[in-house]
Amino acid sequence: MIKRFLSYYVPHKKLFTLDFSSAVFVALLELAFPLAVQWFIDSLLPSGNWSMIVSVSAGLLALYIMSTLLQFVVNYWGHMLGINIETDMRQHLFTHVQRQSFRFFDNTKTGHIMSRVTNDLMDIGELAHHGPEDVFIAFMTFIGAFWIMLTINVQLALVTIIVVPFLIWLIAFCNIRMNKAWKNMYRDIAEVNGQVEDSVSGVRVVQSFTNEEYEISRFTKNNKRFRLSKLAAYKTMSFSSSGIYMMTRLFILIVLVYGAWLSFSGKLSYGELVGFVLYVNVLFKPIDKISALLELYPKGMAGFKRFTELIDTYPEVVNREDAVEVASLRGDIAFNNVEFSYDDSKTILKGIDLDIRAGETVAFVGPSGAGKTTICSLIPRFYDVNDGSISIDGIDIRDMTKESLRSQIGIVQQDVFLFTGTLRENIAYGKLHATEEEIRDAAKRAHLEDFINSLPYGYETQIGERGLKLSGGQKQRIAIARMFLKNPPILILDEATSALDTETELIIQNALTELAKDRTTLVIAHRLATIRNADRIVVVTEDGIAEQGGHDELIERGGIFANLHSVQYQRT
Ligand SMILES: Nc1ncnc2c1ncn2[C@@H]1O[C@H](COP(=O)(O)OP(=O)(O)OP(=O)(O)O)[C@@H](O)[C@H]1O
Repeated sequence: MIKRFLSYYVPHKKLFTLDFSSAVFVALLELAFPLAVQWFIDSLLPSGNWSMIVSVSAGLLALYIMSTLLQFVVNYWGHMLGINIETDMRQHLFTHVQRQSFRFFDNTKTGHIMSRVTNDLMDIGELAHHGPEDVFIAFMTFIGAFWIMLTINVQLALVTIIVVPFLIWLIAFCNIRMNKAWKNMYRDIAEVNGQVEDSVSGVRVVQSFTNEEYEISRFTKNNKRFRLSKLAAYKTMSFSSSGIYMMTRLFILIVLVYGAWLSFSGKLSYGELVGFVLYVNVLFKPIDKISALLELYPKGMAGFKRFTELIDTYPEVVNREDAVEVASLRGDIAFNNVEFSYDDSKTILKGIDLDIRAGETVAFVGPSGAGKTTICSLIPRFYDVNDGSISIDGIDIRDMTKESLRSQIGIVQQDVFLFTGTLRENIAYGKLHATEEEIRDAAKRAHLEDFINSLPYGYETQIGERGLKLSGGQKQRIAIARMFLKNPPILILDEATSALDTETELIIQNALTELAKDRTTLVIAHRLATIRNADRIVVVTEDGIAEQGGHDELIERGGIFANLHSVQYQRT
């Protein structure tokens, strides 16, 4: 884990070297300072040479200024190093999450991903800044100070060192407890994030059910749990820092008393005693540093562990090594004995055989939950089949690169997802570098032009978060405009015409008919009237494909479709 953590330093070698060498220099100056004080008291003061005292003080001042400048470098550049590493990791994580397969998003809470991208990475950044540098400097100053203390007075140095194992034990003990406490705290903040994400994005549903109080009480519970775990973490932290504080001060007192006694018996000069007390401070400073690091280390490492867990989740749908780029497909789709399940609990599709000719419009109908959407999700490889195969133009879709396959398929989802931004940006999502003319043409063909022209800001109108300032019909027309821009040979329309008034439905139906022209089109529809003109209707039930054929042919056959048709007809 540590090796992996350190690998993130590689692109920032120069910055690290600069920061690290400045830190070493600062530490060396710190080690030299008590020696200078000792020499000042023992040699310079008794000489009574005032001009020498002034020149030595001027020299010390120069050293101080240099040390201050270096402190700035250590502080600022050190933080820059941490921030750079944090930024790289965030980029890595976001890129990785974007490439995950659908199953990953089915099973991962958005709030947890948010926590990892924000809170976790901030702690990791701090650790990246302080970690290796502080450990090295701490060891260097500790060994350096102890060695100099031995040269001053062996007995006093040995007495000092006795306390170190106690301190180490205290630190190790606190470290274990803190590790656990931070882990709990992060688990609980991820829950809080998850709930905020859920309740805020679903606030319209919450308010329509007047369930605000319920959401607030759920949040209160999570928030309280987080408060308790954070309090527990800080209690452990406070216990550890006070323990360390108490031990270090107690020891300075012991050194002072023992040093005074050695001084009375003529074994230690005043300068040496002052120097020694100063060295005790220098000796304990690394321990303070390490204890601060121990507060940071478990937090940062717990975050880094969660970071690596995410990074190590490999996308399930990947390109084969010899996968081919398909430049343009005709759109002949074949399902060969396809079997599929989302998880081990239930097989959703079994023995699906289906041939769709290029340019054909095929409508999927059947009871809710039968697997119509699932069949269509398998074509762009949102999920891979468990058994059997799907091919387009005779090529197994697993032998094509995922990107080139998906570039040939356009999907108008049941629930159109729009991004915060302008109408133009949302239409252009179908072709990122589309020209102004292409965008206008797509809007026109999707019957959006009149609506856009009626807006004061036209294409530059902000549509609100997820397009909340638009009606359902307008959103669907944007989705259709995107498809005109993308211009794929294969089209999947997932209940694109549901929940609209008759006039809007007619407009959209016309747009869709134009969109479907010369493309292989798969329509998932519940409202049977809208698929009257499909070339073929495929009836999907839990047992697989129950029947297929033309509209009138199926009605005449008097099977499931005829039944569904008569039920809907009676209803309307
Ligand atoms: N992401 C998923 N993870 C696990 N199970 C799923 C997932 N999506 C769908 N299912 C299950 O798979 C089955 C088929 O769902 P699918 O959405 O394909 O049906 P459908 O025929 O399109 O239904 P509807 O007409 O209601 O949209 C259902 O039992 C559903 O619960």
